[in-house]
Amino acid sequence: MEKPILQVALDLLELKRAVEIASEAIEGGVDWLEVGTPLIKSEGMNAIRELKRNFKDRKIVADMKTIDTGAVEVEMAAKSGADIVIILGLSDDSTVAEAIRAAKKYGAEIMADLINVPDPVKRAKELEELGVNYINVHVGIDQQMKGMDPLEVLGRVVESVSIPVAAAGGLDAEKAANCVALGAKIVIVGSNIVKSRNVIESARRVREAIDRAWKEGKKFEIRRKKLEDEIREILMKVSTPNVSDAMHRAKAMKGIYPLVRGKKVVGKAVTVSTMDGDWAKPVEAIDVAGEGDVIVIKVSGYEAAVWGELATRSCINKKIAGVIIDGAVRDVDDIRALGFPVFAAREVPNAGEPKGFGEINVKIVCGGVEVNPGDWIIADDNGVMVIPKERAYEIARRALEVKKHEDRIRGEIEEKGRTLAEIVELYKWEKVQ
Ligand SMILES: O=C([C@H](O)CO)[C@H](O)[C@H](O)COP(=O)(O)O
Repeated sequence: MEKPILQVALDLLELKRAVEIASEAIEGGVDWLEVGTPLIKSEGMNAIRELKRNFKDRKIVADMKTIDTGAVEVEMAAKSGADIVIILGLSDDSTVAEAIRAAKKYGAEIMADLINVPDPVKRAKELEELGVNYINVHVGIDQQMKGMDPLEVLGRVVESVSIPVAAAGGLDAEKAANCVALGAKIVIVGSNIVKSRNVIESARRVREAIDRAWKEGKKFEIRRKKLEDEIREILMKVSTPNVSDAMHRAKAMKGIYPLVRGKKVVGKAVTVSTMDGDWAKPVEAIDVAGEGDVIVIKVSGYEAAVWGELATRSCINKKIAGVIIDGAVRDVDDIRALGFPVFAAREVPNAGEPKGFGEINVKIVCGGVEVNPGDWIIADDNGVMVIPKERAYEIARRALEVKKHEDRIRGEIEEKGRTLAEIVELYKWEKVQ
């Protein structure tokens, strides 16, 4: 039995960087080089040519994601140097047949990608019968952000066909090893190698993990955390700018500032709506909130404080993650000394009366941003971002991708002395007028 193949998906926009990263990935133990769809869309067939020219001893896989005109697209890729062309399993059988004919004519092979296929096992069998050379069990990047995983269906596909099966979609070293345990012969890794600051090391980690799984006949094991813990863990790793970018540059709360600098807050919102100076509901919210929650308060004015030192001390006792107030706060020196993260719009010495107007856990608009009970709050020195609870996992994952992308660029700036414009080819991507 042969060792599993490690294929790196060069999902970049810049060809020069792709060549550089490919060579680092090879040093880390990668076998095959995939010219990713974004790279093909950005640079055309030239990307395939360049990679073939630079890495003659490697199989070049062109992720064309062909869904129509199978012959033309496979011919283009194969003539440019692709050894394997990826087409979509969703394509009509006639497109698959045409792709296979063209591949045979130009000495290439076909890998069929099962992304979005409603019945992957059934389609994998059909594709094998049609004559494709490889099946790729693939969960796309947008699908990964919703929590989908190729491991869910991989084992059943492997059992249903006799051609080699590849696996792709958000794989890291641990998941890659699980893919091998489930019978994948090719493991495709993109982001976790390509966006890494140390490509050689990341590729090596995956290489070692899959080789170990193959040698030791590793059993498949899954360790999935509770969704809420996973969201919190991811959000603790990212910043509010990462989250804003992940939400298409969504706006932060306006006019709300940290009393204590250098603190990060992550948690689910317990919302409060109250009148200017009426601190009853804000303080009662401390009893409603659980460990790790964030109290978010909308006040109708900014003249009298609804929050102060004693409320802050109660929050610390209950292990509440932080407090955000679109209103006034007092005892700021004590709060600073306690080091508890309070974000507020204004600082005043005077408090109001606990009259008990307002409500807890209702929809509010805080700092100009809508907050519903249970929405996720992330706050740091840059500001306060609100993530709607329905999209919390997805946004957290996307923010992590933003961070990984930036880490890689940061590395190129620091270690290779490049400028940001140079790295991302900024001029090329300016909007054409
Ligand atoms: O095919 C891919 C995706 O559709 C973008 O073109 C990726 O190459 C594939 O998903 C592997 O990348 P990661 O999911 O980042 O490991």
